[in-house]
Amino acid sequence: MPTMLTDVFRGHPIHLPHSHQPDFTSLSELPDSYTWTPKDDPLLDAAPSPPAASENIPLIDLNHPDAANQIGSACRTWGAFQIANHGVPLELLQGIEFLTGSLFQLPVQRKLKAARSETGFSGYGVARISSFFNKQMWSEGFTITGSPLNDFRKLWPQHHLNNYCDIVEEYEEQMQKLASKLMWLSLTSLGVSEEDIKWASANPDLNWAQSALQLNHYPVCPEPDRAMGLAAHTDSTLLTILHQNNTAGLQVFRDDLGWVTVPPVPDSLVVNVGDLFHILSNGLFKSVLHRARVNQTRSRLSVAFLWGPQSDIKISPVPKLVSPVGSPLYRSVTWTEYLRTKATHFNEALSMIKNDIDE
Ligand SMILES: C=C1C[C@]23C[C@@]1(O)CC[C@H]2[C@@]12CCC[C@@](C)(C(=O)O1)[C@H]2[C@@H]3C(=O)O
Ligand SMILES: O=C(O)CCC(=O)C(=O)O
Ligand SMILES: [Fe+2]
Repeated sequence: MPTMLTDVFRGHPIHLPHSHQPDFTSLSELPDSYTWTPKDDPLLDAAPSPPAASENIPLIDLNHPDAANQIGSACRTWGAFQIANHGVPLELLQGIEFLTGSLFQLPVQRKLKAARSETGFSGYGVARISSFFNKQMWSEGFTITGSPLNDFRKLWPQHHLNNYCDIVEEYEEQMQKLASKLMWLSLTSLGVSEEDIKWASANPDLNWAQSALQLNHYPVCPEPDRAMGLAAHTDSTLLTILHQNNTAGLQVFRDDLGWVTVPPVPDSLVVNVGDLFHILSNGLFKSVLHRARVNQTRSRLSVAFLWGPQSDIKISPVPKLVSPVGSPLYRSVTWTEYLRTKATHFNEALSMIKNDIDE
């Protein structure tokens, strides 16, 4: 029986030094514990010198005949892109955004009834990566995997539950289909076909995959330039599909450009390459370092669909992408093993499974 995402942190507790959610609305000044300096995050103000020309991640129309190559190119240069004409109904995007807004508007005491435990996977809490930083992040989150019914019962009265659970279920279904389509479009651009990765069949039931939804809220912040919404990280996934509301905040990092803001484009979705896709592509696709900044006048919501393989599946570089005389850049790893490595080594996790290769 493969480990489900719900079991990943069982026996691997994540101790969060500051797991008490503040009532953000009551703070008119940024407390010291929320004030970030380059000592707290060396990449905080990273900018190239001389300053780079302004560039942005590509916006790709999925109906474009050349979409596969455009996606492949974006995965190689940015590790991120936005998509239009993705086929996800607009009402569903509005529905999940409404649900997310309603959840975070609840009083703190109510949200804490559904708090994520140290060994748990789902529920309400501070960002999981908080334990790696001395300062607190200006955000709150809610993780969902499988049916959210048990957690939602702790938040809302019975009459909301069916509707909210239906939205989550429908959203996950649509995202799953879209993620598989995007993965195959990008792999096609590398000349990789279903013959090369037998476990990742594109058949509609996608029973080799699993996922989680991460709902994020970044409240209005009195001093946004000194605060951090979600610190720089890569996702451990194959792919992450992100819906953001109409407030900017997401930034992606490029060595030659520094931090680049991803502007919200109405009705489009952001796609990030995660660490497992980086491994599968033998490092050709870059898992993108990204973070979320906050805003002085507008609160921000985002919904991340984190997508990866079932836990009995070992991910390793596709042999076709390894040079005939070279060795794979990475050892094989399951998503569970990788999440646990990430939970202890954070942004070093990818380099920990790198093969020693004499160059
Ligand atoms: C499946 C997962 C990926 C994730 C950890 C999690 O168990 C659920 C939340 C995900 C998230 C979202 C915010 C950033 C991140 C690094 C984190 O701490 O929690 C990612 C994790 C990840 O991709 O490694
Ligand atoms: O809110 C955002 O834009 C980023 C969220 C994110 O990176 C995540 O949930 O993994
Ligand atoms: Fe992320």
